[in-house]
Amino acid sequence: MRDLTIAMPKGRIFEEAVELLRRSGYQLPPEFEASRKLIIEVPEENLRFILAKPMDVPTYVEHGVADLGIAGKDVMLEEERDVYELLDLKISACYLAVAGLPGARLNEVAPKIATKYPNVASTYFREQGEQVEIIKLNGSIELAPLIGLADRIVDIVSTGRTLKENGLVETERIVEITSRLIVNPVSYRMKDERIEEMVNRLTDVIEQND
Ligand SMILES: Nc1ncnc2c1ncn2[C@@H]1O[C@H](COP(=O)(O)OP(=O)(O)OP(=O)(O)O)[C@@H](O)[C@H]1O
Ligand SMILES: O=P(O)(O)OC[C@H]1O[C@H](OP(=O)(O)OP(=O)(O)O)[C@H](O)[C@@H]1O
Repeated sequence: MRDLTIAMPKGRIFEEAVELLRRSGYQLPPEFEASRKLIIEVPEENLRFILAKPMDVPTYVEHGVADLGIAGKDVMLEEERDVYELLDLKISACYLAVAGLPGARLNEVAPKIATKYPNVASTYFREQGEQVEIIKLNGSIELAPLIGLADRIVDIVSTGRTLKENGLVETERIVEITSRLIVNPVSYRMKDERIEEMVNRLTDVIEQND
């Protein structure tokens, strides 16, 4: 049986993704989560996992060094990589939203928008017919309006706690996010049977969850 290489996102999606794979019948060793290794071989399952930054997962899959990957829809929209989306895994749900300080003036000319998602934000405001200046940040996005770096932000909201505790309010909801199973187009052709099997097994578990 041919090996499959799967690019896994380190961080908050990881545990849910591992649980989903285990429930789909893949025997992943207990040390899987605890390890600091970036390549984990699971020969019993003919699987190899690489552990990447969430934003980089589609890059590994596009270049074919991973056959499959798990990536948030936010990452897919931002990165626009040449990969296929096979399945909505329905894990790590959150959404992208616009937020700002309450009562902030909305009629400013070219307001500044701080975000980790410059492509998603540019597309969104272009579609709204609004001219904005995008400021790319790598984290702590909610800080930007508080300190005067930006007028508004585009960021992930999950519980809403970060916005609330920083006195920010959501003004527009852009898109709902869940994690996706993605595939390299060549792998999809060459390893179709194994990939189809994984998709079927995952689909059964996802449907049970619904
Ligand atoms: N509350 C949340 N905040 C951010 N991302 C979330 C949240 N809930 C689910 N997600 C999903 O998790 C992914 C981000 O995971 P994580 O926060 O571990 O990575 P990261 O933001 O790249 O982390 P890092 O701080 O290491 O840069 C997102 O792409 C999104 O799909
Ligand atoms: O609605 P909530 O449940 O509060 O979650 C949303 C927050 O979580 C994420 O930040 P993260 O913890 O990844 O830190 P970061 O700012 O360093 O990206 C995201 O960027 C928001 O700030």
